Amino acid sequence: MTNNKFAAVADVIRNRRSVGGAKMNGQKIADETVMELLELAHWAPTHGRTEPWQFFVYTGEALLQFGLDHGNLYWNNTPEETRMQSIKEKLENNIKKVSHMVVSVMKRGTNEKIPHIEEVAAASAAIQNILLGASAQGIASFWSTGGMTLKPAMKEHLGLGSEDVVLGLIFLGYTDEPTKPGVRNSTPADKVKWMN
Ligand SMILES: Cc1cc2nc3c(=O)[nH]c(=O)nc-3n(C[C@H](O)[C@H](O)[C@H](O)COP(=O)(O)O)c2cc1C
Repeated sequence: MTNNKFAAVADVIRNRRSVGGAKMNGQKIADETVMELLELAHWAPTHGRTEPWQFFVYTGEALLQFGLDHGNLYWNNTPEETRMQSIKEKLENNIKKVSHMVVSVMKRGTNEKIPHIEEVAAASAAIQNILLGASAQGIASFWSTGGMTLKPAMKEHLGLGSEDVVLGLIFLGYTDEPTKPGVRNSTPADKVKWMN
C-alpha cells in the first residue's frame, strides 16, 4: 500500500544535501520563509518540554558584520605562530552569498533534572527540522561548526551562559548548482542490530 505522507517525508530526508556558503548565489530568502523554518524547529521533541533552543538570525548588513567579527574572533584568539590571514579572510567572506545565517544554540534552562546531553539532543533535532524544511522549500542549507563556532570566544561574543552550547552556524540561501548525490560510508543495516 502506498503512503503518500511517508513518501513525501522520506524524499525530503533522503534528498537534503549540504550546500556550502560559497555555492550559494546571493539571492535572498524572504524573512517570513526563514521564520517558517524556525517555527518547524520549535516542534522538535524535548524531554520535560524544556524547548532548549535559541536562534540568532543574521542577514544583510548584520550578516556581513558577523563575518568580520568571526574573522576577528579567530585572529584575536589564535596564537600568532599558527594564525593564518587566509583563514581570517575565509571566515569574513564565506557568508557573502548566504541569505540568512542562523546561529543555533542549546540554551540551558532551569530544569536541572533534564541532563545536559538531552538538551543538546533536542536542540539538534530542532536544527534538523530547519534543514528538512529548507530542503522541502528548495532552499540550500549548510550546518557549519567551522572557525570559532565551538570555541569559548564565540559563546562570549553571543553573550551565552556557561551551560549553553553553540551547536552550529546554519547557512541558508539559494544555489544554482545541481544537487550532488548523497554519499554515505556505510549501509543502514551496518548501524542496526535486531534482537528477536
Ligand atoms: C554537527 C555538524 C557539523 C558540521 N560541520 C561542518 C563543517 O564545519 N564543515 C563542513 O564542511 N561540513 C560540516 N557539516 C556538514 C557535513 O559535512 C555533511 O552533513 C556531510 O558531509 C554529509 O553530507 P550531506 O549533509 O549532504 O548528506 C556538519 C554537519 C553536522 C551534523
